[in-house]
Amino acid sequence: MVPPLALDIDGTLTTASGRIDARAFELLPEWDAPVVLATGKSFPYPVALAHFLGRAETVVAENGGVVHVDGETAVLGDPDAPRAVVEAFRERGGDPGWGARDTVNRWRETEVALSLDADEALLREVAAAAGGDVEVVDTGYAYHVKSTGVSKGRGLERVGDALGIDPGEFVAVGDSENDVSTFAVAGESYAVANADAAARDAADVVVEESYMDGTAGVLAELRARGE
Ligand SMILES: O=C(O)COP(=O)(O)O
Ligand SMILES: [Mg+2]
Repeated sequence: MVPPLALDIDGTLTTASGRIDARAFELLPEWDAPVVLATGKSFPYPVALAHFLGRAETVVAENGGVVHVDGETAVLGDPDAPRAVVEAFRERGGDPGWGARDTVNRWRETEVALSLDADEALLREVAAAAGGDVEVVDTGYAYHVKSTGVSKGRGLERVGDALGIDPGEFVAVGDSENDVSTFAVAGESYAVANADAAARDAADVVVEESYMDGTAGVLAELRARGE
């Protein structure tokens, strides 16, 4: 028996250069328990990854703003305040940093992501002025302006409810501050070696290897334990 998994994507299933590591396509299709892809990416990305892994589309997208499980989609985040923050950021001269053809946000339903090249200080100032309903999360891949009320961890609880799995049965692997809430909800949590300080502090274990090397090591250990 292997445990159900809650897996971050960027920094966790990827290589250092941001590609999905080929081992994801070896290890995850055969994983004999639910696998939740819990990501800051917009909704279509984890759906597509689950699809091409041949797995059920069980995803927590947009940092918990959208949850899809058992064929049902729940849109939990409210995009209005994040969009207003980014509008105000633009009015103050800020540039989200993706250029004219922004596919990062094109299908994003509940939040707005900005490039790490964007002016972080200005973004945080504008977001703080908008009040407590909006927060800025730095995943190491983008700044996300999101509703404070949603998180990957709350999304995982919702998935657990739908699948009849106690969230404490999940094993989580991640690399950044947007995984802290997942780590709090999962029964066991691992940060890969490239993880940021928030994820390292929140994880039960910080593994020695980075990116998918670290994740593959965790999965091998879980499989060996289950045999
Ligand atoms: O989209 C991002 O900024 C990060 O995505 P992740 O949560 O899968 O690491
Ligand atoms: Mg990540």
